[in-house]
Amino acid sequence: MNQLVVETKNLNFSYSKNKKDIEDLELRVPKGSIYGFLGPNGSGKSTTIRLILGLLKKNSGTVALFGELFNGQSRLKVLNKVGGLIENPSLYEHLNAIDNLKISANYRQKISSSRIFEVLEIVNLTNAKNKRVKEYSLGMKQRLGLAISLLSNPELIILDEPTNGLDPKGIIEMRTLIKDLNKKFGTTIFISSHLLSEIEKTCTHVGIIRNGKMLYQDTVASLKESKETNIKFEIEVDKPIEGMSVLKNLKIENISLLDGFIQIEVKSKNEITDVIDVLRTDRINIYQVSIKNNLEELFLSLTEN
Ligand SMILES: Nc1ncnc2c1ncn2[C@@H]1O[C@H](COP(=O)(O)OP(=O)(O)OP(=O)(O)O)[C@@H](O)[C@H]1O
Repeated sequence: MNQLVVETKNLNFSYSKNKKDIEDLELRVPKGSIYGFLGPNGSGKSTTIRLILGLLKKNSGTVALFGELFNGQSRLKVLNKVGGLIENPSLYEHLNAIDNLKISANYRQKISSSRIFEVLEIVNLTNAKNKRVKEYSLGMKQRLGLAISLLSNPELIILDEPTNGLDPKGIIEMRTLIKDLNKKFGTTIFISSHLLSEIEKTCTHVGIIRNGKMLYQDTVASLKESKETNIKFEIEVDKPIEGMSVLKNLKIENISLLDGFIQIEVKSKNEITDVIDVLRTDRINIYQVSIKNNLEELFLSLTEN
């Protein structure tokens, strides 16, 4: 999984002069992954997707798709390998699924009529293929939108909040479909979402964005591990060596000195107070305490409630 299907470097973008909407974004989507792009509302997910697809012009930085820098020359070639569902699909409501697919197939090159029936099967709409789209549920419309983007057999599919507005049954169907596409056809899938639980259930990789900046990027397995591990923090004091020997009494397992800063790992936030109390009792001055890996607050902003 070392090949990157999407890679951005130092990507910057602003809608207006006085605010950076995307800042130095380094996105890395491995081939064959289901990559969850997670962030609260307004964090910059849709903007990033538009930048990746060349629908917005970046201020600086690079975007590479399938290892090729995305520019005027490579744009069409590269976009042929990408399918997307980035807004509610525009469908002809008075027509059935087959006719909607035929119209979309006509806009593209070399799509066989058998492919229309294949994609209907993939998204589980074969039984509803003759029904008019206006009789479809939102979930069925989303799946038809996905079927349209599958017509050209894309290697990468980009889905912007694909489960938004769906009922629980629709959410499960979309989740299953995404996993199947990835497993059966090896399609790399990039999904944006504001829900951590959704990403944890569906994705192999995750990137967390807030205020246009990437805060965390790794596998979902590592993310789960990070959530459970201890809190790492560092303290700046006036007398670090004395500080270290005083703290030995607290029997903290992970403690070290780095560049004059005391590095500590504890199991709960309360232990930070204990550390401060012990140092102050011994008249050691504390200049700053900074938490290094606390994802807790970040996760809270990404949960349903
Ligand atoms: N067309 C626009 N003009 C000006 N500012 C915009 C525009 N679209 C988005 N923004 C701003 O850019 C920032 C990122 O928005 P964006 O829509 O990319 O976030 P998002 O993570 O996709 O959120 P949501 O899930 O709510 O769509 C926000 O501050 C938003 O207000």
